[in-house]
Amino acid sequence: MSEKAQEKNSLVLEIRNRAPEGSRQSQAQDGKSQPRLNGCVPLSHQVAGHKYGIDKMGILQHPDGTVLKQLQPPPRGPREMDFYTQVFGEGCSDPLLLALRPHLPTFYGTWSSPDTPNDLYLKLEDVTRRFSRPCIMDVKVGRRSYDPLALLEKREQQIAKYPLMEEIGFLLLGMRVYQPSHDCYVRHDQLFGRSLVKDTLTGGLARFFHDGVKLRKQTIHLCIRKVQNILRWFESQKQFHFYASSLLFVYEGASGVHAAAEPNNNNHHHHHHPPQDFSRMGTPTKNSCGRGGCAGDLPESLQNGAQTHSSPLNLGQSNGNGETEMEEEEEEREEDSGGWSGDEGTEGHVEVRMIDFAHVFPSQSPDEGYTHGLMNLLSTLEKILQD
Ligand SMILES: Nc1ncnc2c1ncn2[C@@H]1O[C@H](COP(=O)(O)OP(=O)(O)OP(=O)(O)O)[C@@H](O)[C@H]1O
Ligand SMILES: O=P(O)(O)O[C@@H]1[C@H](O)[C@H](O)[C@@H](OP(=O)(O)O)[C@H](OP(=O)(O)O)[C@H]1O
Repeated sequence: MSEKAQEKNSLVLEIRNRAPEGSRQSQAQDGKSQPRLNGCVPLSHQVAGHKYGIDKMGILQHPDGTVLKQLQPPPRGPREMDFYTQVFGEGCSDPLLLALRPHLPTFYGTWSSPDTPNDLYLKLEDVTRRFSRPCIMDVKVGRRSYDPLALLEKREQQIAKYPLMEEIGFLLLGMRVYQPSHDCYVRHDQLFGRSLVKDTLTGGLARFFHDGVKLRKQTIHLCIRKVQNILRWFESQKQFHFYASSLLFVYEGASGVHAAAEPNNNNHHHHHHPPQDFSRMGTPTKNSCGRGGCAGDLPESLQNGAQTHSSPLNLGQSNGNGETEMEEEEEEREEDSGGWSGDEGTEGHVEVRMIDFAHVFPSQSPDEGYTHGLMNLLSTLEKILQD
């Protein structure tokens, strides 16, 4: 593995508690970045993609609860911005684009820090924001993860990363899954996704829906429904081709009361301890979870594709906030719950949104590559339910 890839996969990004709007937490989180980035901090719950502080660019979270995606160098950044602008432009009346809106994070225009006005960011809805313990998965969709203008070297680089992409039509880039029984997150990174072959794909994807004790079947049903809606949009259009674009899956990992009482909180101090966030690389021990046994709990059926690549991460150490402050935040969150019940059976339990539009191209034919990926993703989800 290259040094760059190793660095990306080592999860050195410090995970922090998320900041409710206007809270003191956001200011306390990152004293260094605050003057330059106006209180914005690296996105704590990012599961894939360029990461702030590791790559040259990355994604931030704004204290107002939106996420800021740094504009990539041309042509990617401007292409992504143009696409969001087309879809969310005030004057947009194209029924196809209007029908696409619900499947994307809402776009709020561009943002820049007063200190560096030329560094542009896309200001986007944080799809995970309303969840208390968001389980998040990024899946790259399409048979090709390079666009028609890509040079040979780029094509070869992308194909080499996952030669099965052409056949499977999707690639799991990363996930984090909350396990209530241990109050911890399990993470898998892109090397886990790349290790999945046809026989292990279903088991690999199933990990996203496993709570440590059982499979969250209702959540899978809801995800299937949302992916079907996106597929319907693709079947209705010939205007665009999407390359290297992703679906972001999010569902509530907490159950009942906790989900309702603690929205917008990734690393919340449940009983004054944040959920532990660790992953399955190496030999996770009881200590890595803090409550014992989290790592070894998966049933054998989900040990498929068990060549895992992740690293332990202890949220408790990275937080640095005092207990009193946490209690205050807890109250703020309770006020902010908006009545969301967190019931696994309800529609609002799940989000599936399209993200990453750096390689969207105009076209005059159906997007066969993306559609193939969606259909295979749907059959893999169905298969999880059957197995
Ligand atoms: N609107 C959003 N809400 C919540 N999280 C998001 C949002 N957009 C992106 N993310 C997080 O950031 C990650 C990377 O996003 P994205 O794919 O847009 O970045 P990228 O740097 O272009 O990725 P790549 O390196 O694959 O091109 C996602 O996996 C997700 O965890
Ligand atoms: O997952 P990895 O190993 O980090 O690889 C990156 C990933 O495939 C990105 O999707 C890609 O950006 P695009 O989707 O925009 O092509 C990036 O290309 P880059 O190296 O040219 O930035 C790759 O490095």
